[in-house]
Amino acid sequence: MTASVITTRGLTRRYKGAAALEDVTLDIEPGVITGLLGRNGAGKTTLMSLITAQDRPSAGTVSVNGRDPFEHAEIIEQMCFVRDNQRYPDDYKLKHAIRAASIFYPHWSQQLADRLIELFRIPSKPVIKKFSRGQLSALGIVLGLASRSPITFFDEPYLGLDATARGIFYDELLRDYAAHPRTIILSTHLIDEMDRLLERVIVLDQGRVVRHADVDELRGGAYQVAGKAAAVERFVRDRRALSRRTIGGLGTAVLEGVLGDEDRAEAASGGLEITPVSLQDLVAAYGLGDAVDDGDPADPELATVSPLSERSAS
Ligand SMILES: Nc1ncnc2c1ncn2[C@@H]1O[C@H](COP(=O)(O)OP(=O)(O)OP(=O)(O)O)[C@@H](O)[C@H]1O
Repeated sequence: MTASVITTRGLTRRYKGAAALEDVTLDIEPGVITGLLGRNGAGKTTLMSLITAQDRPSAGTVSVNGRDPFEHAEIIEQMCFVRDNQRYPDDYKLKHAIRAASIFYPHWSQQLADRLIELFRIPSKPVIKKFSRGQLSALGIVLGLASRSPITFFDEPYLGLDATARGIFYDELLRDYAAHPRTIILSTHLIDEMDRLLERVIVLDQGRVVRHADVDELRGGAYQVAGKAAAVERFVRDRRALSRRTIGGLGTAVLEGVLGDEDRAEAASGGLEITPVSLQDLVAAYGLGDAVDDGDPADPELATVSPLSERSAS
C-alpha cells in the first residue's frame, strides 16, 4: 500500500463549542487528485486550513510526510493553499503577487505562470484589490498551478470564473498534473463539471467524513433506473434504493449495488432504462450533495422522495 502523504487522526476544530470538524481520521494518498465535497458549512475549508497549518486543531493530529506541519517550515514550503478569499496587500499588482510566489514556492514555474496569465487574460496594470471576482480566482489558479507544489489545495477555485475560464482551468490542471504529478485536493460544489478531474473523493457532512472513496469504485457501486413510476416502484421494492424521484407518471431511482444479469432482465421486462449514475447524482443520492431545485415543490405533479428516507431493506 502507498504511504499516505497526509494523515489526520481524530482531527477536531471547535468554534465556541460548535464543531466545524469532528474526529476526522484520513489517510490521503500521494499523487492523486482528490475532490473535497460537501454542503455549505460541511468543514471543507476548515480541514484544508488545519492541514496547511493555517489553523490549529482543538483536538487530534495532522501529519504531512510524517511530520506536524505546524512545527516544520520545510513541510509548509511543500504546500500551496489557494483560498477562495485570498487577500493581497493593498498596493499589490499582478507582478508583485507573482514575484512573491516565485520566491516562496521552491518548485515555481515562471513559464507556466506566464502562459496562464495570458490564457486567463489577467490585467497587469490595476492593483489586485480592483480585480473582478473572476480575475481574483484566475490569479489564485495561476499561483496554485505555477507553484507546482507537491501538495496543492484549491478551495472553490472557480468562483466568478466564466465557463471558458473554468474550461481553461480544468484543461491546464490536467495537462500540468500529467507532466508533473503531485497531490491535489480541491473543494468544489461543481461536481458534474469537475468530475473528470477527480480520482478520489472525500465527502464531509457536518464536520465528519462520510465517504472517502475512489471515484470509479463509487460509480461502479450504484446505477440508476428510469421509466414508468409504477415499474420503478416494483423494481426498487427488493433492492437498496439510495434515492427515488417521481415526476408525473415517471420515476427514477438510484440503487446501490452492482448490476447483474437478473437485474438487467427484470428492468427490461418492466420497460426500464438503466443508466450510470453521475458523481453529482451519487453524492446527492447519499443525501450529501448540494440541494437540487427540481421545480415547484407545491406542484402536486412533483413528488420527491428524499434521499435515504425510504430505503428498502437490503
Ligand atoms: N472563524 C470561525 N468562527 C466560527 N465558526 C466558524 C469559523 N470558521 C468556520 N466556522 C464554522 O465552521 C463550519 C465549517 O466551515 P467551513 O468554512 O469549513 O465549511 P465549508 O465546507 O468550507 O463551507 P462552504 O462550502 O460554504 O465554503 C461552519 O459552520 C462555519 O460557520
